[in-house]
Amino acid sequence: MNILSIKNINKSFKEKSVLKNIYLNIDEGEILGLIGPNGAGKTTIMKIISGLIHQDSGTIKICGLSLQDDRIKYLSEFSSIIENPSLYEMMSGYENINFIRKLNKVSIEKMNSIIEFINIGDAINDKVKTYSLGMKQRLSLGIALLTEPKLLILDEPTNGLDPEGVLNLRELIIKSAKKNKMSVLISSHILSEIDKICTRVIFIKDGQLIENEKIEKDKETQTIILTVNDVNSIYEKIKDIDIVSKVTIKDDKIYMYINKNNTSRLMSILVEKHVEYENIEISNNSIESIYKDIYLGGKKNE
Ligand SMILES: Nc1ncnc2c1ncn2[C@@H]1O[C@H](COP(=O)(O)OP(=O)(O)OP(=O)(O)O)[C@@H](O)[C@H]1O
Repeated sequence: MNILSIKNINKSFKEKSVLKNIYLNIDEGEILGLIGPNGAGKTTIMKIISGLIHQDSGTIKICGLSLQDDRIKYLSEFSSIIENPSLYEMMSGYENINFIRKLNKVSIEKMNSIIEFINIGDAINDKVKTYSLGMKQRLSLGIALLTEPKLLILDEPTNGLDPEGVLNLRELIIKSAKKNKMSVLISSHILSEIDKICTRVIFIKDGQLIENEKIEKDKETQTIILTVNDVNSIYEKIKDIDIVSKVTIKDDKIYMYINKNNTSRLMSILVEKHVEYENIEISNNSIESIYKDIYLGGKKNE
């Protein structure tokens, strides 16, 4: 079942185009990671979905509802934590969550089960100003879960957390998505984090989304990276090797994508073709290498 559907979203700030023709779908239970460097537009997408800023054009539906036509229902289908968790620092954790519970007419039993779930312990009765960032994130997550949203939007949730905080929050996000069949859209520039939490990953570059089916599809693929002196002449020698599915070039590096089973065969072909290189690196298609490919890769041979 489709939970979030974004069609052809565009957004500019003054003359600067930040989002261009964005299409995105999220299915029930999916944890989708949105990856991109600083300033790529991750927060802007999340703010638009959350109705905090308006797109210039395009449509967004959550569970088939639009913000324009079904405002109250639309807003009740998701929770978002964008930028820093917003909590009342002078109130206790309990007072914070109880306040939102009352506003949303959620039962005390439900709230208590969430307090247990976020595992803040007795500190729930302490003032939020005494909390660590990790505790604040967990409390915010608990508050976000009160209304049993179909979609949870988290903007860089592990930013600034210590390793234990990261582990705790990661576990909570995965557990709550499973338990409630909730979909999650989570942004980060910490690749290993996204790798561990998400069921699917999407990249944002120059205001456009790049779907990344490769991570799932190409578990069997490796990237061979050659550092060479004369990129163009080496490119001519290797561009038609049939076991290489794609070649990209960036500066003095040539990236060749091949099936893992063909690595030793490729090595022999390189010798046969007198391909000379300064350095050779073999990289698996982890998120990290795909990130390098998208943000640092160049010319494509497809
Ligand atoms: N209110 C605004 N007015 C003008 N420009 C803005 C505004 N909000 C965002 N931008 C610009 O839009 C671009 C995308 O910003 P955004 O915050 O969405 O990026 P991001 O991917 O979330 O980055 P980060 O990882 O640093 O949070 C940036 O160039 C930013 O300067």
